[in-house]
Amino acid sequence: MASFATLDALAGRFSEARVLVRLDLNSPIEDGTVQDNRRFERHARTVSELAGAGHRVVCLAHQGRPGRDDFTHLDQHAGILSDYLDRDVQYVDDICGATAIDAIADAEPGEVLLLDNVRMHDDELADRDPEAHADADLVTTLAEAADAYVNDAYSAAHRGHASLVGFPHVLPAYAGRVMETEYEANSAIATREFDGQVTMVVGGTKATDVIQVMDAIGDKVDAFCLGGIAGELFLRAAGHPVGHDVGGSDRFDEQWERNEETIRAVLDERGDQIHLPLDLAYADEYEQRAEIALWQIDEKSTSFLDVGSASIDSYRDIVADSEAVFVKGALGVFEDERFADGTVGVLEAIADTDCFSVVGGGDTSRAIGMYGLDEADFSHVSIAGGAYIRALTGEPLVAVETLENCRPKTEA
Ligand SMILES: Nc1ncnc2c1ncn2[C@@H]1O[C@H](COP(=O)(O)OP(=O)(O)O)[C@@H](O)[C@H]1O
Ligand SMILES: O=C(OP(=O)(O)O)[C@H](O)COP(=O)(O)O
Repeated sequence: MASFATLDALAGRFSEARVLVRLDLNSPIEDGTVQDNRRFERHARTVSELAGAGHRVVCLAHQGRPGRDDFTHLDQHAGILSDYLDRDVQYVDDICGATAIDAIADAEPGEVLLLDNVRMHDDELADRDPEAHADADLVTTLAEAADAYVNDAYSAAHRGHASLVGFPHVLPAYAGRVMETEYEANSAIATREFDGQVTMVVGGTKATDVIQVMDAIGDKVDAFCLGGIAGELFLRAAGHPVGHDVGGSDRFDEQWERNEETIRAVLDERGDQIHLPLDLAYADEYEQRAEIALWQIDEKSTSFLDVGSASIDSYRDIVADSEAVFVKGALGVFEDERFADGTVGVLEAIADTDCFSVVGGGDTSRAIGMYGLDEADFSHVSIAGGAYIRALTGEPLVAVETLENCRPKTEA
């Protein structure tokens, strides 16, 4: 259990307050258009609860990083957020200047404002510790204009940026509903004791990340079911002629070089816990899905894009016997229907059981909506990437620690 104060405590202390709420609306941008995603819908619940209670809600968020194409203003974000609320979101083209401060002062009960991309202010990304961030202009100016601070940005909580760690030192600070639920579910592998089998489904393209997780939490997990790039790299370590770059791909060799030692050590130490694909799928000469058993592969000349049917059956059985399942990364290129069987098959198996389940990773969790699965059949579908990985390994998140350390005195 986290020891931060939540919106329940805020509700008992404030009415019609000016509440600064840090959201994580960081989203993919395609051709200049912000793509709607789970983050808007989830954060809308926190905003709606606060606005519905009559507070004046001032949202702070970031988009992209300076110097990158996705570093933009938040006017489109305000539009998408208001689609999920039963009220307008007023976009304020300022962060903590006179325009922002006046808008905050003028806000009526129940009104929702979204300030501009907080990373456009130099204080946000300055390399300072939380106490020094609390003294910076960005934080002191906005804190002066507000009564309370809510951090709902769990998916950015591994960042020690001003808007994430400065305010709890100068305002009564609370965790929003997204922060609360993400923290609870994603930390479960590190904090909960499960009676039965704990399984982790590992795949995707970011093999380096997931291999580090496997190395760190091997003691807590009974079975790892592998697919995606990590699956092939483990097969390569086990002596199979897969997991090499072919036909212009650049996903394997570099990650192999970086992780070979860890992969071999994990296989050596935890071979019994690790389930590798028994077969793999690829596009044949007619562009149809075809499968090949591992023992039939004698050279790597094909790009494999999914695990095969025998692997899926075996992973489904493992999931069915599990008390808890954590998913990080897709087992195949599920965006292409021909290669969705592995990812969808395992997700269906999880949905069919009543095990505790967490599905993480922005890309992987998209498969749930794409293939008509019901989010309600999973204990939690995370909207976090980097923060989810850190939570799985039990690594602290600096913004969560700050909320816990700065718990408002009256709620201590
Ligand atoms: N064999 C594979 N070859 C190429 N891409 C793969 C393969 N298996 C899975 N993927 C890709 O992995 C992506 C999801 O993994 P990743 O980006 O690491 O995770 P996250 O869900 O954390 O964003 C999917 O978009 C899927 O297409
Ligand atoms: O989208 C985010 O993280 P994620 O890509 O790990 O899910 C957060 O908004 C953090 O963004 P950052 O990685 O630019 O600090």
